[in-house]
Amino acid sequence: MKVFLIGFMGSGKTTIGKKLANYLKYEFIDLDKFIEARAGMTIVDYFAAHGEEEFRKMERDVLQTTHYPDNVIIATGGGTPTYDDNMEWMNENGKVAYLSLPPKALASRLEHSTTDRPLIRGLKGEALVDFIAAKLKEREPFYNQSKCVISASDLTAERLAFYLNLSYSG
Ligand SMILES: Nc1ncnc2c1ncn2[C@@H]1O[C@H](COP(=O)(O)OP(=O)(O)OP(=O)(O)O)[C@@H](O)[C@H]1O
Ligand SMILES: O=C(O)C1=C[C@@H](O)[C@@H](O)[C@H](O)C1
Ligand SMILES: [Mg+2]
Repeated sequence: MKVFLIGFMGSGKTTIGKKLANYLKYEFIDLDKFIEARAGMTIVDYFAAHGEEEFRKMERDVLQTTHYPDNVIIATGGGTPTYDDNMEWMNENGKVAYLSLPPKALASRLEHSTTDRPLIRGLKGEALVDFIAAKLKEREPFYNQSKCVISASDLTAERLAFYLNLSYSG
């Protein structure tokens, strides 16, 4: 079983993904970390050196060619579902959960960690909220292709497992 967690930066894919993996006794993979390992540099440096289009090509390649363990939770990047056939590929290869949160809540989670996220670097306050609102509008048609849309506020691993119809099988 593969579970792909999708959603905007700050929706908590990495945070809840680790908890869900721990709860179900699954492996946990953070796609951003795999990309950094493949690139041999941080995502910030990769964006600066090669630009977003090259990043998206590599992200697609890492997503679709990684050899995943049998039972695994995969925290994707915020933009992963929006490129090429990634959303279709995830729907065909596992369960996909969209962790949904409104722009203001996302902004307050991200306010103090914008430097390691190239798309929102340097943004704060109203400018950050406005950027998130516009980007989210662009991305939601992709995110909503998930069969499982879940509010990410106060989400627990137990509830996420329940929504995904998964339980610890020993
Ligand atoms: N349930 C939660 N309640 C409050 N804050 C949270 C919650 N989940 C995550 N956060 C905080 O929000 C920030 C972003 O979380 P996280 O890195 O898990 O998001 P992400 O979806 O993986 O983002 P990215 O797409 O950039 O990798 C972190 O500072 C984290 O501590
Ligand atoms: O939302 C996005 O486009 C991104 C989110 C992060 O997870 C990283 O994948 C990268 O910073 C791009
Ligand atoms: Mg993450």
